[in-house]
Amino acid sequence: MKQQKPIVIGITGGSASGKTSVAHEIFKEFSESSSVLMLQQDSFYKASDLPFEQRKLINYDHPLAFDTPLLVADLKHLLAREPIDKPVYDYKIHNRSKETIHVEPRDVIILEGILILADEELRKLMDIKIFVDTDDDIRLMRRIRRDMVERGRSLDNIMDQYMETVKPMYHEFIEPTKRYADLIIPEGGENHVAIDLLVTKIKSILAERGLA
Ligand SMILES: Nc1ncnc2c1ncn2[C@@H]1O[C@H](COP(=O)(O)OP(=O)(O)O)[C@@H](O)[C@H]1O
Ligand SMILES: Nc1ccn([C@@H]2O[C@H](COP(=O)(O)O)[C@@H](O)[C@H]2O)c(=O)n1
Repeated sequence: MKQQKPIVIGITGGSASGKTSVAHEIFKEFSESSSVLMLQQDSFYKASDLPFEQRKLINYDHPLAFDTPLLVADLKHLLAREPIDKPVYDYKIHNRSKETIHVEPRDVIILEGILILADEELRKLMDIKIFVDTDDDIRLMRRIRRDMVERGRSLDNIMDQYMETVKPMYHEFIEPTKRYADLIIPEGGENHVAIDLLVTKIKSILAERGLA
């Protein structure tokens, strides 16, 4: 018997808005059935041959920084119930690492990233589109803490990058995609009402498709 199409949930929002936290909260609800997989747009940053000092200067908040055709192709494989070898991105070296991760298809695919709603082909593959809406100042504070601890950045570097690319690109490319969202979640992972509503909706789609 032909298997039903998996459900794709797209979660976007500015950097450090809480996209990953929302994705994890949803994931936790389905952890026992192992029917959910998470895919990060960041895994699909383009690989680069430039030296490190030049890679540091790339605008990572522009749509062209991503290998979107590869992301679309991989998502289509997962929707066709075929496995993929997902690229791995290393923020510390500003490049793709040599490893890949083998990912088996699942019933629910949570795709999260800053620019996933900026691409029409990607949008068309999504069943539910979410925008996590968190104020710029809160996102900047979260990003400073996270990038210093987890991504090997200095305070000066984080602030320069924020003013030069992160903030202007957010307003030019990311914030305008809010209009494509089915649901706007203020503040992200702590919004338990929104997470509960989403989990209920995902379960009802799974039941409709005979995947529950
Ligand atoms: N509600 C919150 N309160 C405090 N810190 C948070 C909250 N949500 C996320 N964070 C922290 O902010 C950083 C970015 O969160 P994350 O969910 O990874 O955002 P994104 O995926 O949008 O970049 C992480 O270090 C996370 O622990
Ligand atoms: N080499 C890189 C690649 C990306 N970034 C930043 O990551 C942000 C997206 O990830 P979030 O988890 O914050 O959504 C994006 O704003 C890029 O600026 C980077 O700093 N270096």
